Parts: sequence; C-alpha cells; structure tokens
Amino acid sequence: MLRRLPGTEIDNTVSTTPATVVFRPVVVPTPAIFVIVVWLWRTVAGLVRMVVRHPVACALVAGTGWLYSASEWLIVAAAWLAVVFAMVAWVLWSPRTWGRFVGWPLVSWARLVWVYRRRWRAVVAVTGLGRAVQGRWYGPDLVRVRCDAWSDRIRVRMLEGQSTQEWTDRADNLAHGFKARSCRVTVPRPGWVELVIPRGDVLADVVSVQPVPAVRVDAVAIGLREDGGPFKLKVHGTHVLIAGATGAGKGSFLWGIVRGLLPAAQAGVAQLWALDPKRMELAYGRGVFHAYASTAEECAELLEEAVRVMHERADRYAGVRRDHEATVTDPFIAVIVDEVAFLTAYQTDRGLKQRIAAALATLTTQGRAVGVGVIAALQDPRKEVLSLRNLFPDRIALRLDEAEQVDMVLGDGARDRGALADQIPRSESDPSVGAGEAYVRLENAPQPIRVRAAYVSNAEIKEMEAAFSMGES
Ligand SMILES: Nc1ncnc2c1ncn2[C@@H]1O[C@H](COP(=O)(O)OP(=O)(O)OP(=O)(O)O)[C@@H](O)[C@H]1O
Repeated sequence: MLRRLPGTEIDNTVSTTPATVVFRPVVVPTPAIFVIVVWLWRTVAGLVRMVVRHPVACALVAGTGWLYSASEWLIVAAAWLAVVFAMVAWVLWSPRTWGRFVGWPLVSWARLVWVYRRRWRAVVAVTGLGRAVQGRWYGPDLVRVRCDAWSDRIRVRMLEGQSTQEWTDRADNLAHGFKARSCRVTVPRPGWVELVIPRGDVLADVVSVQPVPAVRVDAVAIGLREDGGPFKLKVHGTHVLIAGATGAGKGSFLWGIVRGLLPAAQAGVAQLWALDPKRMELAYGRGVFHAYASTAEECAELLEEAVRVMHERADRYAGVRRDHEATVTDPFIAVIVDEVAFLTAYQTDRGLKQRIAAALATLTTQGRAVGVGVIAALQDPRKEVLSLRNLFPDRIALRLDEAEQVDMVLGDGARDRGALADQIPRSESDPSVGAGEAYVRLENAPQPIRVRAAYVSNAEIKEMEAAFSMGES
C-alpha cells in the first residue's frame, strides 16, 4: 500500500509465457486503519492539487454550489450570465491575457484529457518507454500539458534511471502515437523531459519579405520561426554556415541577409563583399556589393584583402578595445560566399586552394571581434564540412539529402534534438514546397529551432539593386 516505486504502475502482470516465470507477490494483510488513512490522505492531497492547478474552475463550481444552496436557480442563472458577459468583455478588451489565463488553460486541459491521457498508456507500451520490474509494469508519469498557439508541451517524469536518449530515439514514434507531425524532446530538469508537439504549421506557406528595415548590423530579419514569431539572425560578431541540397533555398538566406544589411551599407556602417564562384546567385544583384569576386584567383585576393583589414584593425584595437562597433571608419564587413566548396573541396589549383583555406580559417577564427564576419553557403555537406563546420559558431541546415548530413552540419546530436532537415518536404512540381525551411543551431543554444526564410524573388533583388546600388564593384 505505502509503496515507493519508480513511476506509475501500469499493470500487475502475474501470468506469462511458458518461457518466463513470474511469481505472484506475497500478500501481507494490512490493518484497515492504514488503508483508510492512506485513502483519506490521497483524497485530501488530490483535492488540494486540483484547487492549486485549476483555481478558476474550482471557484466557479464551488461558487455555483454555494449560490444554489443559499438562493434559487434564477440567481444562479443570472450569476452565470454575468460570468459569460465578463468573459466576452475580457476577450474583447485583452485577448492575450484572456488566452493566457482562461483560453489556453482550457485547451490544455481538454487536450490532456482527450488526446494525451487517452493514448498515453498505449503509446508508452508500444514505444517501449515503460518497464517491467518484478512482474509489474511501470510507465513514466504524464504530469501536465501546456498549450499555446503553435504547440503542446507535455511534461513527463521519467522512470528512475531512464535516459533522455531513450526518449529522443523514440521521438518519431511519439509523434505518430499522438498523430502529430513531429515531436521534439527537451530536458527542463534532471529526471524530467518535455515533449514539444507542434499543432499546425505556420511555415507551410511561403513567407513574404518584410519592407527593408532600418539601419542595423546586429540581427537581420530573415523570416518566421516555427512558433510564428519573427526569425532574426545575428550576423555581426559571428560567422554563419548555411548548408542545403540543391533547390533547398540557400538563396533566400543569402539575399535575406543582404537585404537586412543594405540600409547599414548605404549609411556606410556595413560593407557587403561577395564571393560568387558559381556566378549563378550573387551575380544577379551584383550592384549592391562593395566588392565582388567570381574566379578562384579573385576570390583568394578578396579573402586576403579581408584578412589584411582584419589584421590592421587588430593592430589598432590591441590594448584599446575588445570588441567592434560598426562605424563609418570601421564598418562591419560581411564576407558572403556562395558555394564555398567550389573554393575549397572542388578547387583543382592547389596553391589557390591553400591560400583560400588559410584566409577563410584566419577570418573565421579571428575576424568576429574586429567586425569581419563570414557567411558561407554550401551545397554538399560531405565536402570538407567537418574541417569548416567548427569555424562557424552559427549553422543553418536547409533540406538535406541524408539523415547523417544533419549532424555533419549542425553538430553531433542535433538530429536527435529534433533537427529533421532530411525530412523537409520537396515536390517535383512545386519548387516552393519546403524551400527556405531550415533548422538553425546558434552558438549559445544547442536546441535547434525550425524557421523559414522569406522568399526574396528576382524582382525584389532587382528592386534592391536599383535602390541601394553601390556603384561599380
Ligand atoms: N524561402 C522560400 N520560400 C519559397 N520558395 C522558395 C524559397 N527559397 C527558394 N524558393 C524556391 O526554390 C527555388 C530554388 O531556390 P534557390 O535557388 O534559392 O535554391 P538553392 O538552395 O540556392 O539551390 P542551388 O544550390 O541549386 O542554387 C526557387 O526558384 C524558388 O522557387
């Protein structure tokens, strides 16, 4: 009766297959008073828990009961009408606070009861997340469900001794078990996991570009996050690696960054330097760049020029300052490289290859403190990504061809944490399906976030070029 066990007992298994022998536990008669005390204690604890967790619902039920006993049903009906009016007024006055205190808790409760509690035992049993201990079945505790506009967050107390890895390995099973598109596992505190299950998908439709923003170099607006919020990418003080299969939409990220930095470039506090060995992407809006290189020789020279600027600034800053502030005299220099493997892995001239690799390594290891940032796109992550990857603090994986490539780009364990870049949809007939969708892993946040870049069309690139041309580069 007074047991301390590692989770919720699901079933008391006594009989078994002939191969396994399970003995029925010894039954020790318990005095009735113990049983009564334990039941009373559980009832009181349950009531207190209910009042703490659902104070508004409990107050409504208790208030209705009290009013009915103290007066007549007409008064009760009038009181309820007043409550309904108050709710409507609250929704109209502040839908956000109403949602926070009434709407979402109600949705959470309904989904807890209707979706998760109903399926929990079956899902836990089929995914193998329960355990049989001495003939008894134990399952992890489903403690609470919190819903918001885009996802359900399910707090679970794991069985004692269970690892997060067991849950991340079964994320796909859990998603299917709860009829969801995906499931991400996070760890709020030791012994607990939180399953993040998105409802609907705000990234399913093409995201339109926002008007060109005000002058800023720190973070640029690229598109939308999975939770519907704006996705802003930090570009100053970091380096960004963008990897994606052909047609994944790397161009949207590159042009999104360019678009975000253009006002700063016009104001003179930023400079955009383009390296475009394929000549199929950045050449289209060539006029917006301060410097443009396409042949391997030109690219090596431009990278070495960036290294020279970097060293010159480092000499001036030494002992005077520790970080860079974008000014007209010392603008932030964004070195944008489309298809970096053309300059490294695919480069046949060994001399040029070594110069480019050395310049890239110098810029990515020393450039960010003095205001030189590298933003590099890559199509095939198998080509030298491992030597490049660690030089880039922030990484973005668009649609990739194979599951193994996700960890190659984002770092070990990223796919287990929910970065399913290999599962981003594609369509033969509609190139926009899944294009621009990506998982982002930032330096200071190991948990990948799902985003979609706004689509920067050819017409918009030409408009930007017309409005922000830097003259002959
Ligand atoms: N953010 C986006 N939203 C919707 N559709 C997009 C987006 N980005 C790109 N597309 C669509 O996908 C197509 C391919 O995009 P893009 O050329 O940028 O891919 P890529 O990754 O640069 O490919 P490649 O490596 O072959 O150059 C575009 O022509 C466009 O139709």
